[in-house]
Amino acid sequence: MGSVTPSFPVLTDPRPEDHSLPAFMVSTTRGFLPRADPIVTLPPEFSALESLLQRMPIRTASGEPGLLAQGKFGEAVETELPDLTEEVEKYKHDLPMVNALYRDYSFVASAYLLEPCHLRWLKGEGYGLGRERLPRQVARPIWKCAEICKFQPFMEYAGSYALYNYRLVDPSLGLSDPTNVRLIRAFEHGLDPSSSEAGFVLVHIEMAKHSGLLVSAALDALAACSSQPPSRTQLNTALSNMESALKTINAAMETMWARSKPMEYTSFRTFIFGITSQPMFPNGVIYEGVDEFEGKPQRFRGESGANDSMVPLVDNLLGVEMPDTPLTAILKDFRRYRPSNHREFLEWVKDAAETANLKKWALETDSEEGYLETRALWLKVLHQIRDFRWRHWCFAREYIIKRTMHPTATGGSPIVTWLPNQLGAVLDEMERLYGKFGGEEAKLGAEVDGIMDLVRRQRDMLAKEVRKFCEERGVKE
Ligand code: HEM
Repeated sequence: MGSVTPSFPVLTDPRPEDHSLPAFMVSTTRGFLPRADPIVTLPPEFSALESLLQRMPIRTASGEPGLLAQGKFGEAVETELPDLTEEVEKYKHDLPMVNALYRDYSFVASAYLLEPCHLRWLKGEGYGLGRERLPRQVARPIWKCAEICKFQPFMEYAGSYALYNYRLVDPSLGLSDPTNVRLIRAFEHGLDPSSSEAGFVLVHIEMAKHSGLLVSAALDALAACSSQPPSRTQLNTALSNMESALKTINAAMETMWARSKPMEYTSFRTFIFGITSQPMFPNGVIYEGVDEFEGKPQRFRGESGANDSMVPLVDNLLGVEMPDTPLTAILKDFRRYRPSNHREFLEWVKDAAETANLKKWALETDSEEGYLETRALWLKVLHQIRDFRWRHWCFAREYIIKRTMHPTATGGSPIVTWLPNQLGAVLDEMERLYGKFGGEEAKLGAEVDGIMDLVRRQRDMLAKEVRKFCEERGVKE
């Protein structure tokens, strides 16, 4: 064991009124959600942007077809939208407001670049090519917002599409009732809360709502290990809390099947692709008028739950070993697309767990009372991460792989092999640890033995499925 220094400033009060702080800062209450509910209404200077966004979706709030349905969005952006970069600059001290502007410009940018792909996809012709140039009235303000908020100048999962894209029908009810939550922006039918697009996004938010519990449990586990003397009782309580938080999060994830239909996903998905590792953008995209890019084409990953921080938090805390493969390099690259405070927190957790030797002390000490319970709880927490990643693989299979041969996911990872890379790593880690503890002889209880039986069966199943999909698509495993 070692000591955990320096500590990370996790907020216990998210200070929702404080606009001098970034919208996203980790807290024990709201976890990875923004400190305050997202800003919905833009300042009046941005009325042209607001007007475009309201008319943009395939089905607008009134139910009428919008500009994307008519293939007229690009033209509207080119003719109606002034360059409001200087107006953005005026709000640089109001970080949540700039975050809202970032969200809104990122919707415009993605809709503009991918509109031609959507139109071709509707005709059954595949995606073809996207637009190669982002006009200056979009490129400059999105770049400015991203610079101020420290995002990439392209749609991100937390800062834009998912976690900064909800509003409450009755603010006094908060997020407690899922029927109280609506999207602010949408591409397709998402302004209708019963649509698959809304369901897809809202389930992410419903899960992240519980992430404060995970953050607290992780901090408690680190504190247990670094206290003098270290406290195994406290560690076991923290692991048990982490397990129950993950169960709640996984239960929310399971509602995806009902709230977002597998056969409807591939249509709104067109708009959330990125501009790297995608055949629609072989040459990247030129951001017109952004001097810092010197006219060179830019490439950014698309929004993806891979930028959510809940699973990486547990991976980092428990030191889950990932294989040294190009696929794991993609996992690492995804880190760039998180709010900077999330990124720094995740790195701190990893360093703190390593410095404090958390894994070694927790799992290799067999002289302290409660060590068997620690081992069982550790495996049960991993079991929840396995459960998340297995369900997630089932999502990828049912929502994507069975419906399209497109080779890459929205974030630019290879669709058939990437998710199994991490799922396989968790299954391997569980097998390795269980074997090290002595397998069934370790007396970790019938529940753990049952979990490990499932792990072995799932590993076989996963290997067979991946092999089959790779053969069908001519992909190298
Ligand atoms: C219909 C539902 C979903 C589908 C089809 C889906 C699809 C995908 C795909 C294809 C990837 C690969 C990365 C990339 O985009 O290039 C991915 C990654 C990921 N997604 Fe999702 N996703 C879904 C729901 C969710 C939800 C609700 C969450 C909750 C936060 C989530 C969290 C993640 C995470 C953490 C990763 C990285 C996986 C890992 O580390 O092993 N996804 N998703």
